[in-house]
Amino acid sequence: MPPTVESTATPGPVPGASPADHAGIVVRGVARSFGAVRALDGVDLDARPGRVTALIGPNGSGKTTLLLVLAGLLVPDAGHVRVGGHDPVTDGGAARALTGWMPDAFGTWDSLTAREVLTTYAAAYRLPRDSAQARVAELLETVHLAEYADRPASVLSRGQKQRLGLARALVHSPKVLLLDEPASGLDPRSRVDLRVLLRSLAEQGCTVLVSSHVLSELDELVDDAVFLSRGRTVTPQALAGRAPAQRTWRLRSLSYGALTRWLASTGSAWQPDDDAPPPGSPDDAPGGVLLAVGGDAGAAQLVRDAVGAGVPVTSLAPVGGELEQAYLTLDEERR
Ligand SMILES: Nc1ncnc2c1ncn2[C@@H]1O[C@H](COP(=O)(O)OP(=O)(O)OP(=O)(O)O)[C@@H](O)[C@H]1O
Repeated sequence: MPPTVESTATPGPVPGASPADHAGIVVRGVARSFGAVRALDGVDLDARPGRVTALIGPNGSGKTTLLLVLAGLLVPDAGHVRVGGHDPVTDGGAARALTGWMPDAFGTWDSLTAREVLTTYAAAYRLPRDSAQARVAELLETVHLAEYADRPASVLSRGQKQRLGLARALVHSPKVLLLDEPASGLDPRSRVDLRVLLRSLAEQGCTVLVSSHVLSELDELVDDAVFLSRGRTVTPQALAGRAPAQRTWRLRSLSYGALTRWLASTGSAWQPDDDAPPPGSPDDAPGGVLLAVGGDAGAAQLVRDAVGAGVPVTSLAPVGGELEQAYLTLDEERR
């Protein structure tokens, strides 16, 4: 099912609303500046228990700043924040006790083993010693680091350190999970494992908020998506019910030669697809092109015209998933 989008048109309770709105994450009108830079400039967000919510935005749009505020590591200048019903500023201990936080880069103590790193965090969360050992062993299995349990963290690769960071965030079985670029550095199998794990945590009632630039993967994982642009929550055109004027589609044909000759005759702008046949290939070699099409009606017309002109069309599909297309319609650029 495609993710749904937090719309600024339905911001929910106003700032100052009851902290008991719901047991997930509630953010209303949050602002935070660093000197003259307004990193957060009025963010509204709901991430609900049992759902995986994506936090998406260009570089510098405020994702990490918002996650730091939610983790209780940064005090907002203004706004209303609740994590599991607690204010991370005034009720930080209670909020942190139920929050798991995975930063984008997880620093470890290199002289400790992976098991010792997790045991240290378990002690910090006051897990009883016996259950802590069992929990740590379980998590090392979950993130496929059992083999490295008793080796110093310094030997772990970047992806393995990421997985240790994930285990660290889960050590106290948090009800709310904040993950900043968790897939960064992970190999494809670990990314699949991560997706399965996050989905299963959500099914157990956890609130999962995850920031990532890997939109193709988020498409398959998330239930809801919140877009940030220049520190503000925005609703991208493509997901707000207003079709973007143009989006990129991939048109494939049994004969790349016939396809490109026909496009040239219509004066259309296009570019070769990744696996278009190299120059000098036989005329009937299959291949595809990328081109901008105005909405579904434009796509239907394109297929009619191409087939009518005798082009052996095999497929026409939008490029990228729904989140990627939505992201590309964001007005503001990265900063
Ligand atoms: N400690 C800081 N001091 C000064 N400016 C900061 C600080 N932290 C963040 N900023 C600025 O705030 C803005 C938002 O940064 P933030 O790291 O939250 O963005 P982001 O969306 O996480 O970006 P990226 O996708 O690159 O990780 C940026 O313009 C950044 O330069």
